[in-house]
Amino acid sequence: MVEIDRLSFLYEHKNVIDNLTFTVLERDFVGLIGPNGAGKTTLLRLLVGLLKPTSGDIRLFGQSISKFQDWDRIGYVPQKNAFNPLFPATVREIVESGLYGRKRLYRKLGASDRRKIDDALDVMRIADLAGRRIGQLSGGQQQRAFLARALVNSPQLLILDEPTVGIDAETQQGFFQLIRHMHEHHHITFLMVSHDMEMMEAYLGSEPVQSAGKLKFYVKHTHAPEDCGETNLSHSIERPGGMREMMEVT
Ligand SMILES: Nc1ncnc2c1ncn2[C@@H]1O[C@H](COP(=O)(O)OP(=O)(O)OP(=O)(O)O)[C@@H](O)[C@H]1O
Repeated sequence: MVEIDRLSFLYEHKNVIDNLTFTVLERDFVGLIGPNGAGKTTLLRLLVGLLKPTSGDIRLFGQSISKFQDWDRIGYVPQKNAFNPLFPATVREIVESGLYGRKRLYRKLGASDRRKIDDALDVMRIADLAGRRIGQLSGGQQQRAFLARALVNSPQLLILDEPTVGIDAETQQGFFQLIRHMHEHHHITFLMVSHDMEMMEAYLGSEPVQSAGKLKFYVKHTHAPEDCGETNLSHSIERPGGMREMMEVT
């Protein structure tokens, strides 16, 4: 799903990513850990095309990132401090903006688009907050809104940058349960940066599968059952009971 091949990245003259090779398989859960300044956010920004490699290549779904267009297959939730809480958008508008894609700034929404937005709001249990300004919500509610935005296109790969920073322990636990459920039952592939070693170890084991500089990669591989035809969230949502199943864990 993601092949990182001898990737290097320099900010001005500072080498942040140095000759990194790493592969994410379909339905893996990859946890990325490292101290402040290790290059975690930089790596995620390279993977979603917001930064360009200095050298090396990234292949997404088998295609070089320089040609890759199919961004709907990837959901990205940036770090919380990447967002200005004074931005005057409602939760619904935030989720809706996930549908626009990279080229079209605005397009008229059809009934199926509205349904996708409603589904994503329901799955994250924030339908009642749809009309509220994002800046007026708690940290946990804001995270749910941004996760709903990332889910609105039923991505196959979710990339999350420290999704639980600033959230209380109980909400954090609920959030992990939810993404774990999405990984195990809805077959979404995850790449997540976190400082929460406890959660990482509980789900991904105590040994990193790879270290690169100060970055450590923890991985849980999942093997699809042979009869498994579903690979994304929309299939699960459309299936009767799928939504309820999703909500039971929140
Ligand atoms: N826009 C930028 N211009 C120059 N240097 C930058 C820029 N953004 C980040 N850096 C530097 O690149 C290095 C890696 O930063 P990055 O944000 O990727 O680290 P991180 O591992 O995500 O850290 P944290 O855990 O604090 O979020 C740091 O030394 C940082 O100062």
